[in-house]
Amino acid sequence: MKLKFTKMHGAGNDFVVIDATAQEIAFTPAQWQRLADRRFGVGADQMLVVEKAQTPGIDFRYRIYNSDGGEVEQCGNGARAFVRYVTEKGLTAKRAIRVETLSGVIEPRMEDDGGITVDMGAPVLEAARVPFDASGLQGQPQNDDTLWPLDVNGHTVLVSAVSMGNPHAVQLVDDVDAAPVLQDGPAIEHHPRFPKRVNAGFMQVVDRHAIRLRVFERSAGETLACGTGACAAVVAGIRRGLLASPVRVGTRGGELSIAWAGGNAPVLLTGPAVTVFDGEIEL
Ligand SMILES: N[C@@H](CCC[C@H](N)C(=O)O)C(=O)O
Repeated sequence: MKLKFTKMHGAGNDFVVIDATAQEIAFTPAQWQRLADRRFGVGADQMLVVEKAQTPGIDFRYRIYNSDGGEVEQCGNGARAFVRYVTEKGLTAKRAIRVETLSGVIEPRMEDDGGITVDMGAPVLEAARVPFDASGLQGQPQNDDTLWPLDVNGHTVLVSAVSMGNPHAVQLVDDVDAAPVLQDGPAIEHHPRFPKRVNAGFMQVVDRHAIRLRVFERSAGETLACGTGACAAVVAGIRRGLLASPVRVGTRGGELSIAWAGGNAPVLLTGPAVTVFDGEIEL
């Protein structure tokens, strides 16, 4: 079959976006992998599928596939690309839409200045089940019961376990450029502590309103930016008393902005969403 698609990105986290509002899309993992392949396909970190909503009061359903072909719960940068897509393709005239995802409803809106903000819902912080002694871990604040010690490649790292619908393990580093993202990222992703695997975030605090972040994404490897990873990192930093909302998040692909009032307040993610080209591929 010939498949029409749109290539998009949000701060360099790139997507193949497909309109399934008028046709059913049911690809095998191998077909998703082919689409995502940067040599034999279009190339993408994630594939995003726009579907009609299943629930009254909701505008669309949004499905997300990682580059390995597995469906996942949430994607923050993808949510902004989603809004730009449905707006540019004339699928809605609304500026604020309600979108159902595998992990619940999110509410993205197009701002007057062309930026897109997504209400990602409240974070879920997972408390460590086993008390631990962090006294040997220099410079690590201990006022957060969501910190987990993990043995990774022969050393211990402390991660905050934060769900933004999808799972994240965020650690503090002194310098993101020197952080062992490619060495420790896969080991954290597959750590037995996380049965559904996890996105591994490496956060450098610049000041109370700015961080630098790299994320080794579950099933996609290191991406140039991760929207839910940015939300999780800022939530973890605020919880640990290191950050105050709003926070600018510098990634290798661009800048995101995160606001969170704490507790059960929703996390607001703002950033760019860019259409690169429209295309067609034989699958
Ligand atoms: N890039 C995304 C997250 C995509 C899903 C993630 N790899 C997972 O498996 O949970 C974002 O911008 O949030």
